[in-house]
Amino acid sequence: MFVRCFSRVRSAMENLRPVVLSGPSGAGKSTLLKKLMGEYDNVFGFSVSHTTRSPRAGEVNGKHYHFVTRDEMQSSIDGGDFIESAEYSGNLYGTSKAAVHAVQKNNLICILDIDMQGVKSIKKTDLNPIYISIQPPTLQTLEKRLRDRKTETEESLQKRLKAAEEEIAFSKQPDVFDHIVINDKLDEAYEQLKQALMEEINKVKNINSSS
Ligand SMILES: Nc1ncnc2c1ncn2[C@@H]1O[C@H](COP(=O)(O)OP(=O)(O)OP(=O)(O)O)[C@@H](O)[C@H]1O
Ligand SMILES: Nc1nc2c(ncn2[C@@H]2O[C@H](COP(=O)(O)O)[C@@H](O)[C@H]2O)c(=O)[nH]1
Repeated sequence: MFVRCFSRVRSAMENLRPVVLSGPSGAGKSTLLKKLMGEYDNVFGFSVSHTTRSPRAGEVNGKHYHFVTRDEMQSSIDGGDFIESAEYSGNLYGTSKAAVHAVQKNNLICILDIDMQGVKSIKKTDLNPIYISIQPPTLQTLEKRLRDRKTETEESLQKRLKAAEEEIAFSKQPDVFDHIVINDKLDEAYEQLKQALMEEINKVKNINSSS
């Protein structure tokens, strides 16, 4: 009995699929993620990326990102420490092997918030995540959200809007994403996101109730 139960829990842990959240800057990935992690304590773990961009007000090193210099990041990439990395809007971003491992070793669903270049790279690995695209209702709404967020200069905002057009086109390619969530009304988008993740959430609940 104990052996059967233990092996069921172990296989559920091994089958926990990571989640890739992608979509244009300003679409609402972080907002939805914060809601999700607030509701589901000890179910999800955030893969803390590295970046060479400067921290925004309120961002904490090691929690939101590992903020590093380009030299530091490039030498880690060259040393093989990253699963994927990309140049985005003039800065380097990347997912380290350690960031994903840190989440998975605690039997949590690992969430990666990455751009479309990252999605393309992850597709070449054996990570086998659920791919979810968060999209704005329109490009105009996206621009308003980014302007209202007040994190960008005019130059970086224009770079992000240009990248957004590519991200939107990418999300429409067949078989790239398992789920596409249009983040118009936040509560409705959040319900759709939860629905997309319910199978994995239930796996963690089963693990926790059996252990
Ligand atoms: N459904 C929504 N309705 C109105 N405003 C929203 C909605 N979702 C998010 N926002 C706001 O839009 C802005 C951008 O959201 P957020 O920072 O979560 O985007 P993001 O996709 O994580 O962007 P980035 O990729 O740049 O980190 C924030 O100021 C947030 O409060
Ligand atoms: N390929 C990767 N993209 C990443 C990673 N971490 C974040 N991102 C994406 O960068 C943009 C901009 O993020 P911001 O925090 O500066 O607004 C956004 O699309 C993120 O999804 C990563 O590790 N790899």
